[in-house]
Amino acid sequence: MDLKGLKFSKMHGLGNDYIVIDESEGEVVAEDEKPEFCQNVCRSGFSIGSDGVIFVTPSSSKEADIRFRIFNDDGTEPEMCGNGIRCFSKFVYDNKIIEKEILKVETLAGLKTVEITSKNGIATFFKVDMGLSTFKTAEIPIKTEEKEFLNNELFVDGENISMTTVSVGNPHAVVLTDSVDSIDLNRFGPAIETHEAFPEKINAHFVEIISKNEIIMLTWERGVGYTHACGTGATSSVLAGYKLSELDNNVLVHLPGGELEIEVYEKDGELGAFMKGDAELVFTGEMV
Ligand SMILES: N[C@H](CCC[C@H](N)C(=O)O)C(=O)O
Repeated sequence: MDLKGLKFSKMHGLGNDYIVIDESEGEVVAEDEKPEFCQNVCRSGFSIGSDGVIFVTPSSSKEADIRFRIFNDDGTEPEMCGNGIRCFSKFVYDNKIIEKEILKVETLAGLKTVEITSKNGIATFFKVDMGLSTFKTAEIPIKTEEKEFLNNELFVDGENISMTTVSVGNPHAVVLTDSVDSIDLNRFGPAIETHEAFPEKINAHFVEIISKNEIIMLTWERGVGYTHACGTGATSSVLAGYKLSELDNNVLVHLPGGELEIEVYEKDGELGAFMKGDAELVFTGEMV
């Protein structure tokens, strides 16, 4: 795979970083080479280094302005990424690919609406409608007789762990804890991520409730491992807490890389959420 001359932008949302490739005017990386390409360029020490890769591509949907694709650093393509869609939206706005303050984005998790706040033509803050979630176990998916998995126990690496599973397009397991400092993330993160109960694996989050409007959380991401932040994970953790009546609908989420604000809403008997936060451009580059 000849990468010479390939242009990219390196961006992050709360330290959850992505390499952004502009394919809005045509394919840059061949479809069948994308997984291996992503594994290669995400390798820190040997290449650019990143949690994943984002591709900006045209949308065939009449409802959408543009299409968002994301790959984890293991080369898998998940349905959605909260920090990533903020980076993506900033890239699309700042580079005048779509000059709109309200962006309609096609994703594998459906159409997402992004409200962009800008200053002097540069996007600085984003309010993303993450859409409706589901707690139905068949839709997570998780192998269980339960219809929903709400603070139910799963036997994980020799211990019974209570967790709540929810999908916001991608799957999440939320474990409430008295103290995130007590969590052995490197043990229970991968043990939950790859547990046989989750046929598509799962993102794992450990959440300490400070108040009904504030939490601290740690994340172990499906297909990546530890990240400084997870936008869909923060959204899922608040939705799980709200579902369990442990949280109100407006919650400040403290992640190792920074803060996100999550606002839960109810629609058609389901729970949805807005995610609010920033995104940064660190550098642009070209492969040699
Ligand atoms: N690793 C996740 C995708 C990235 C999610 C995360 N970076 C975010 O900000 O939502 C998965 O396989 O579902």
